[in-house]
Amino acid sequence: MTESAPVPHQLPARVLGLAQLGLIVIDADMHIVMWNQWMASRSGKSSHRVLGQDLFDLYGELRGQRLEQAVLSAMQSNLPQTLSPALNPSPFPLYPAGSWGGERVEQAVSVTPFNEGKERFCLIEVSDISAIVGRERQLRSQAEALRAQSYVDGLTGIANRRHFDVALDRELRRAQRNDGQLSLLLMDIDSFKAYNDHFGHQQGDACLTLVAEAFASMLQRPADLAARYGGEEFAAVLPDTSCEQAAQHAEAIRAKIASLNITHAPAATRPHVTMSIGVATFDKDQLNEGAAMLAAADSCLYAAKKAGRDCVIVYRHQQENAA
Ligand SMILES: Nc1nc2c(ncn2[C@@H]2O[C@H](COP(=O)(O)OP(=O)(O)OP(=O)(O)O)[C@@H](O)[C@H]2O)c(=O)[nH]1
Repeated sequence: MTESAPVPHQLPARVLGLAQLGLIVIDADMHIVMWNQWMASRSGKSSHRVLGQDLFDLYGELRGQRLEQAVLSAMQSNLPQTLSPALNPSPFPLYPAGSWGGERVEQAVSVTPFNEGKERFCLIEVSDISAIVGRERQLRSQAEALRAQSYVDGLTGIANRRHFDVALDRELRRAQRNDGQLSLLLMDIDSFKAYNDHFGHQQGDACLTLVAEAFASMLQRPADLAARYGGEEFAAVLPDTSCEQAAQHAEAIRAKIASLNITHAPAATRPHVTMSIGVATFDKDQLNEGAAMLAAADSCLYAAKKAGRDCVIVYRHQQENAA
């Protein structure tokens, strides 16, 4: 075996000075016995100023906080502890080296108890995770921006409102050009507030997903579009579909949702989850714009709610209404 070269006695101190994380050692009385250069340059407190001081006198704001609890618990149990960066993002008032101000460094802190002879100590390691947290935030906001630009509803996986608006506009222009037929459905789950109140928001989301899947499965033609219009409202664009055909389709969708037999809240109007649906059809004289068609479908949806829910109401044009 080759003999290793002797380690210079100043090597540990040199390494502590170079370490790219904060290293604090406290004794069983919470007095600081080691404070490395990384801590000094980010706290503005040199080691000779802090050595011998009680850590929680030096930083009174840490008293009673998670860090003190972690130190006490590590000392008692002899087990290492880590602080959740999400709950304790910046426990120590540390700032980027040389800046003395601005935003606190975001920290990951771990606490490791150890014995040296008969003495109990605790090593506190502090890492600067500001760059990682910043990157995570940036990625999250980019993901949100992408979602906003996307055409898919994040919860249910069917088309979102944006996709619906584009499809309605495109199909309206096609219907105008070709003097074609176009219908739209606007639908709303009945008494959904009661569902959420009774079963909780998470189960409410699961219910929305089930309803969306069943609804989307009812639209078979490639040009049909099933969308989540918002909250607990859904919508469909049905090209080449007359008023009567759309009414039939809406009735089939209503029956399909009822047949899912999803238990509803006791306060709801039905024992199982149901939908009310409003139907409007393109008409080149009266309903020839998206906003007008949507308003017509919405007024029918409102009428369906007033009529007791779990039903379909079709928009009739003025001359028919007057008749
Ligand atoms: N779980 C869940 N609930 C939602 C979502 N979006 C909207 N809601 C809830 O849907 C409920 C809609 O309630 P209201 O507009 O009062 O209508 P309703 O209780 O369905 O009553 P009617 O429409 O008159 O039958 C509200 O409680 C919303 O919080 C969602 O994404 N998830």
